[in-house]
Amino acid sequence: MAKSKYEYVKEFETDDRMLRNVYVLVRIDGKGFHKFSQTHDFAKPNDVRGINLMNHAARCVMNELDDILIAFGESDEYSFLFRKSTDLYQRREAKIVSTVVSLFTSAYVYYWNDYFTELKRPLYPPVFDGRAVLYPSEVEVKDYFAWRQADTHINNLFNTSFWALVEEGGLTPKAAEARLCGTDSKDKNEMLFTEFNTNYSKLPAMYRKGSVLLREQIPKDADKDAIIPTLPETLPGSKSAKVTPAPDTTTIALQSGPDPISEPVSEAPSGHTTPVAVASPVVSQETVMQEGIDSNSHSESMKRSIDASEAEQQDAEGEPVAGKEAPTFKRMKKGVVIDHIDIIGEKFWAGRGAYILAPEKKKKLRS
Ligand SMILES: Nc1nc2c(ncn2[C@@H]2O[C@H](COP(=O)(O)OP(=O)(O)OP(=O)(O)O)[C@@H](O)[C@H]2O)c(=O)[nH]1
Ligand SMILES: [Mg+2]
Repeated sequence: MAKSKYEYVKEFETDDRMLRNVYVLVRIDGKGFHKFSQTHDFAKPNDVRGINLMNHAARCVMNELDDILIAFGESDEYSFLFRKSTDLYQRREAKIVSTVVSLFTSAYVYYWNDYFTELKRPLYPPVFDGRAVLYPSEVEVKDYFAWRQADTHINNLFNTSFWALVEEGGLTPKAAEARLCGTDSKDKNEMLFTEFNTNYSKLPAMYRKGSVLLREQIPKDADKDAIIPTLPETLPGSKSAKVTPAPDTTTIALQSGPDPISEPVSEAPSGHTTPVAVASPVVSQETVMQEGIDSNSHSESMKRSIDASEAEQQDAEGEPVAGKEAPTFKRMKKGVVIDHIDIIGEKFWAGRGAYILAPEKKKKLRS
């Protein structure tokens, strides 16, 4: 067929196919969410509705794009890691990034009212930007996710302390900022404990650790797009972190624990607040203290998917479960689960995250 005389304009398009055989990381971030969260009266420092909505939108992206191995979300951002051999859109950067951003944003608006039930739709259209970064090896991938989770920890501890000083302590925002200036994480933990009777390490993991989306087994009858249930400990007014009676200093030291994340002595907020949540019928449970930002949690679907021999020995919290009905894979399917666990350190990458960095089968690449 003869080409039209206009067709030459196509030659102006650039080839933006990304390097092969490296990890592709796409990060999206809300534009002006400082204002967006204020306009929509988000709870401070964490709004569970906003976090669940972010998680729902991210799960839509993972359900649509099979090559995403893991996603991590905090505040108004989400990171998606594509497998090294992905051939999605022939690895064209603009196509991949714009698809992720577009799907995430439309899902955010589409599911808005399921979380912000009193408001039919957002008061104005939210905007997210996106970028792709290439990482050559497992080392950078692990460090990338460690970086984002460390950021979650630092920002959430700062924001929790800041809003405690303002809302419970009656300080002006300026005075609260001055009070926190030059403090490290131990100082903030101690201040929350002694002045506000709050044990930071007992605050919902969803706020402290961000949200991790993994590909795991979920019950066969689970709706992969189900509305994410609100974790009881995240309900407004939940007193899960409040401590009674007032502790002595030895207890504080023990409960605050060493901070695994190396932070600057004087922390400055980078402007972020936080997020986290669940896949279909997933319930997070805190368990082992690990690596400073502490515990590990397991989803319900994860617990159901451990094989029978493992299940006989221990359940997700390390308790013997002899006598419990052994789960079968017949009733399970591959799905996306949302959890709030430590992804800093080898424990995650050698355990639930092992599939992410496992060597891929050689696949013929398109020429
Ligand atoms: N109150 C509240 N605010 C939130 C929550 N999640 C995110 N935010 C707000 O969103 C901001 C996200 O940080 P940034 O991405 O650095 O700020 P931004 O205004 O989006 O700026 P740009 O990304 O540069 O456009 C935080 O600083 C908070 O103000 C939440 O759960 N509650
Ligand atoms: Mg932003």
